[in-house]
This record gives sequence, C-alpha cells and structure tokens, in this order.
Amino acid sequence: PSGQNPTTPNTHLEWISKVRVNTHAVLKRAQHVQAQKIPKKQWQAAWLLKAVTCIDLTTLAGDDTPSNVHRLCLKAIQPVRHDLLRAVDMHDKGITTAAVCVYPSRVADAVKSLREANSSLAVASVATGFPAGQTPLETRLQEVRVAVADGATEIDIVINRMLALTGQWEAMYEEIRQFRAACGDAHMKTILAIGELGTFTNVYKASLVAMMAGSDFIKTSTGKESVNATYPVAIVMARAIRDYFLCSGHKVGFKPAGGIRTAQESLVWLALIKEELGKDWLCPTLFRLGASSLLADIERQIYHHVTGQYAAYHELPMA
Ligand SMILES: O=C[C@H](O)COP(=O)(O)O
Repeated sequence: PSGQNPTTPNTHLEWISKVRVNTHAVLKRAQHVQAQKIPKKQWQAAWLLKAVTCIDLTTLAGDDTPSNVHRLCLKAIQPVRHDLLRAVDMHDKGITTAAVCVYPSRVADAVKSLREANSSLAVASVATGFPAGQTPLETRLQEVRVAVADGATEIDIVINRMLALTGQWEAMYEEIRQFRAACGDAHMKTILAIGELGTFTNVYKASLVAMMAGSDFIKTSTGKESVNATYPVAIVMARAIRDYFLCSGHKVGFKPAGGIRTAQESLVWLALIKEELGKDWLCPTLFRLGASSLLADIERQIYHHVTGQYAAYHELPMA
C-alpha cells in the first residue's frame, strides 16, 4: 500500500560498518534545540493542538482492562474539551489523536470501542515480545500476526537488542524484514530501545538497519527502559532518517516515546523535528509522540490559554 517504506536489499548493509557518530556535535546540537524560545499565546495553542493530532495515546499496563481501554479510546476521539476547541475556533476541525496504542491482548477491545463510537481512528499494537523482545522469533512473529488479525493497523515492534549489541546487523535486518512481512498492510514502527543500545553509533546503525528492512517509522523507546526519549538520541535518529531519505527517496517517520509528560516538552519535540527534518515531517503520517500521560498537561495548557486560569483536576477528565 502507498506510504509503506519498501525493504532495501541487504547488500546495502555495508553502509553500516562505515558509520561513526560525532558525540560532541550531537550534544551541542541538542543543547541548541532545547535553548530555543518556545511559541507563546495563540501560537502556542496552535502548536499544542498540532501535538495532540500526533499523539499515539497509549496504555501499556499489566492492569489494562476493556473498560480503561474504552476510556482511552473515547479520550482519543475527543482529546480536548469541546468548549475549549470552540473558544479557539477549532471545534469543527475533527481534532483527534493519531492513534491509540495498546498491548496485543487489548487490540480487540480498542477496535470494538472505536467501532461502536463510529470512529476510524487507528489502533496500534506493540508486539514482538514488548518491551524486552526476549522471546523466540516464531512467538514474536505470531504476536504480530494475531494483532493484525484482531484489527491493529499499526504495529510497534521492538528490536532484538542482543543482535545490536553484538554487532549482528544482518541478522537484525533479517528479523525486522520478517516482522515487516508479518505486518501485511499494517504500518510498522520499529522501537530501538535506545536506552539499551550503548552508543550513538549503535543508535544510528540500528536506525539504518530498521529503515532498510522496511520500517515505516523508527521509535526511540518502549517507555519501560530506564532511559527513554532524549533529544540527543532524537537528533541521531533524525539524521539517519534524513540520510536514508537522501539515498532512497523514502520518508520514514519518527516517534519519540517514553517519559514525555509535559506540554512544554511536546513543543520542543515539534521544534526539533521542524529543524532537523523540515515541515514535511510535522504531520501524523511522519511524526508521532508516544505517550500515556502527556495529553492531560496539553489540555491543561489549552484550558489556561482560553480561560486565563489553571483547571482543577476534575474539570479535565483523562482516560
Ligand atoms: O509507546 C509509548 C510509550 O510506552 C509511552 O511511554 P510513557 O508511558 O512513558 O508515556
């Protein structure tokens, strides 16, 4: 289907061995991005609504049930209170989050809730032994197939960190290629778990391998590692996306995820993407924010913009 990034033959993997990332330059660039002024007033409200449309609204917890997944879906369909959207004249723009993201066992619940609400919002499922990826390959492949059969149209796979840490890039390419095939028409986001890859050079290499193997997005983290989405790592991944685009002509998306909780951070992420990849990437087809508890703060800031006051917690119900 259109929009899918095709697999690049593995003969191009020699590129990987030549890669070296300049750590100092990356850290300097990250500092520069973070030091930028963020937009204020109505411009800030507009950017925050843009961030909302890029959120993969996520619940990935052991105690997820059909009812909290149902609430998550309703929140994804109506992420900001109608009266607040009306106040900024955005009530008729169909603002929703980009997708909901759940564990494979909860996909059917999410699909049912969205269907009953007459919504065509995408359901993303994590898969392949999320978060550690330490299950047999056949089990990981089967998990992808089951999530797709249950109605997930986006699959967030995790890479096998063992293969990255031992430099088995070809084997990693081969696994991801098989996940791609198992996804069928579903879009595939590949989680690198950057907190466990050791070096920026490994992050860059893993990004390239994931893209060559056919990933539609590369994603920083599961949210379960001790280090998750960071700006320096994002710069390394964005450069890999840019280099891959220059070589192949294919635009691969980027999804920072894990520990993103404040409206302010979402603005920095949008600024980083605009600077590193350009405006084309500032849309849900090429940029997602994976987050379980970001939307509440964004809605609070929009409430403040509209009313001049901060909302009490009961005024903005969150899934
Ligand atoms: O993919 C999304 C992440 O798991 C969400 O992480 P978070 O719970 O830290 O926002």
